Amino acid sequence: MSGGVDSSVAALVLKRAGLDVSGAYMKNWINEDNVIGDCPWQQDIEDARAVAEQIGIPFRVVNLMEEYRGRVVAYLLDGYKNGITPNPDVMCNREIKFGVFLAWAREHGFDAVATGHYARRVEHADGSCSIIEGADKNKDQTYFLAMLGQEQARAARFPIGGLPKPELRRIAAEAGLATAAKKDSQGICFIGQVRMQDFLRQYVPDEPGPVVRAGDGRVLGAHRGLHYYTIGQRKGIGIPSNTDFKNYVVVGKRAEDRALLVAFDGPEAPGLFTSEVRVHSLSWVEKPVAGSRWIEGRVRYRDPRVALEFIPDEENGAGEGGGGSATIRFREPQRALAPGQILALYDGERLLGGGVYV
Ligand SMILES: Nc1ncnc2c1ncn2[C@@H]1O[C@H](COP(=O)(O)OP(=O)(O)OP(=O)(O)O)[C@@H](O)[C@H]1O
Repeated sequence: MSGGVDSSVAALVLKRAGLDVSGAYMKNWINEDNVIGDCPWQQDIEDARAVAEQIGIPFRVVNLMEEYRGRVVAYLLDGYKNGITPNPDVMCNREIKFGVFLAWAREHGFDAVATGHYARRVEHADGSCSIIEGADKNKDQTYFLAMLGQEQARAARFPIGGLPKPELRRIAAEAGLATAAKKDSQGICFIGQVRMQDFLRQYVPDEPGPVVRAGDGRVLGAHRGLHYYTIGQRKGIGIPSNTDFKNYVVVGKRAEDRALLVAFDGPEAPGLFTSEVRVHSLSWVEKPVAGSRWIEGRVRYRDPRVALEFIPDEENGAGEGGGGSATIRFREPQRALAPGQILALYDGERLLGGGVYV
């Protein structure tokens, strides 16, 4: 229970189904380093506790700060230091919620871990499980579950995945839950409302370099560090456009001279659109896709699924245990695929797994 309305209703649904359920808040991060911004974790704990009391279930706070720092924050900072764009939300689900927290839950006698994710889980006759998109297409969060394995899917429960959000709010209000009218959370789970740039400033030293126009190599200005930028970004480049209706967009990073490559935004911008991309660290909820096949993918959270040809590498295949790599060919070119971000793979509504852009 995060102290939000989704996990509040998730707990309520389970309780009403007659299950033996306990609420837990994972303390992953407190604003201990005085990063600018407000991290309302104390309020969240109070809200989660209040809801647990209303529903009539035990509640506890589980301290996972050390594990979170080691598995998510370190991954995040290393990624940015190495010029890629990590995805801490995806990693938090794999490493923390359905990783160390699931292990903790099992040690304490629990069979499963339920969250307020908008996703559905289907159990097959052979005991295997599929993760299906949430019924509310506007809220679907399966993208963030793309790096879970089959074992994790088996242990997961998503009690609200079949509910449209307005219906969920109505249930919360009718039950008089303390979180019924609480705003939906935004941004990285642990940083709360803090802007990523402010966070990075505290931990990654500035490393200035030139801003270079990709087409003709002209130096347009300077930047404070490549880690503040991601391909596709338009805000914060700091180079005014001298041409009406055209804006600069980041199209790449050049490690040798720490150049930030920019171009006018549009289909012709060099490097902005790609028809083919490589992915590594493949991970499978379902049986790995063996051999080339047309499937679908979601290239980023909230994008629609798109058709793609999945071509696993011969030498390490798509890997039963995960970790393989593949070439992806899109039917239509895709905009701004940032190294380090996640490609979620689907067969229709069914989440197959995911990989990391090279
Ligand atoms: N600190 C936490 N402690 C316990 N569970 C958490 C915590 N943060 C997130 N979760 C779980 O993961 C789910 C998805 O997290 P996310 O941060 O996306 O929240 P959300 O979709 O806004 O849901 P909510 O309304 O419950 O906050 C939550 O519904 C909750 O079950």
